[in-house]
Amino acid sequence: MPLVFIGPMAAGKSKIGRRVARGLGVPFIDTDQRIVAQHGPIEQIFTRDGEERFRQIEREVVADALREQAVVSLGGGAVLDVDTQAELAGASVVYVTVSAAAVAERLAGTDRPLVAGDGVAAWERIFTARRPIYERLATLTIDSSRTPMMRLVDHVVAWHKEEQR
Ligand SMILES: Nc1ncnc2c1ncn2[C@@H]1O[C@H](COP(=O)(O)OP(=O)(O)O)[C@@H](O)[C@H]1O
Ligand SMILES: O=C(O)C1=C[C@@H](OP(=O)(O)O)[C@@H](O)[C@H](O)C1
Ligand SMILES: [Mg+2]
Repeated sequence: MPLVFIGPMAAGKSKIGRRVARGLGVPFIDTDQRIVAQHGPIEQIFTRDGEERFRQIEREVVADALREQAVVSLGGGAVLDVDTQAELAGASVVYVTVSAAAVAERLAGTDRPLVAGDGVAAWERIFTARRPIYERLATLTIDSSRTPMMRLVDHVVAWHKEEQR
């Protein structure tokens, strides 16, 4: 069963997940990277085919990734899929949260299509709608707003090792 990172856009799922995988000595999968490798840039999928198509592709990539023995970082909206929700129930799920204040500068110049229009306002709206899902699925919650990335990484690695004993 993989160790999975969930949470809102720009919380740090991809960056923290990659370093946790290195710390644990297991493979790392970023589902957005796989989507891009197979279908091209995410903005392009959104504008050319629409969000619904993106979610279909995402679901296929996520389903494959969750069968692997790896650390898996999902895109922020992947948990909207009910099959993904079912697969994550009972898994090791790290929820990375972040404040709107801290995320503001991380969104500057972002290519994430869902926040391309009105930045932090859109980010907050989307996060508020999804927060109950993140909270329900989480087995560990970390906040990246003020804590240096490597401290979070060390914490998750130690937690996971303890959990597996
Ligand atoms: N403490 C922190 N933990 C994780 N990421 C951070 C932190 N502080 C700043 N960042 C920055 O946040 C940005 C978003 O990270 P990313 O991993 O792409 O997020 P996500 O995959 O959740 O969308 C990166 O530019 C990263 O360097
Ligand atoms: O929250 C979302 O719906 C999305 C989050 C993005 O991933 P990150 O959470 O890694 O930024 C990416 O999958 C896509 O832009 C849609
Ligand atoms: Mg990411």
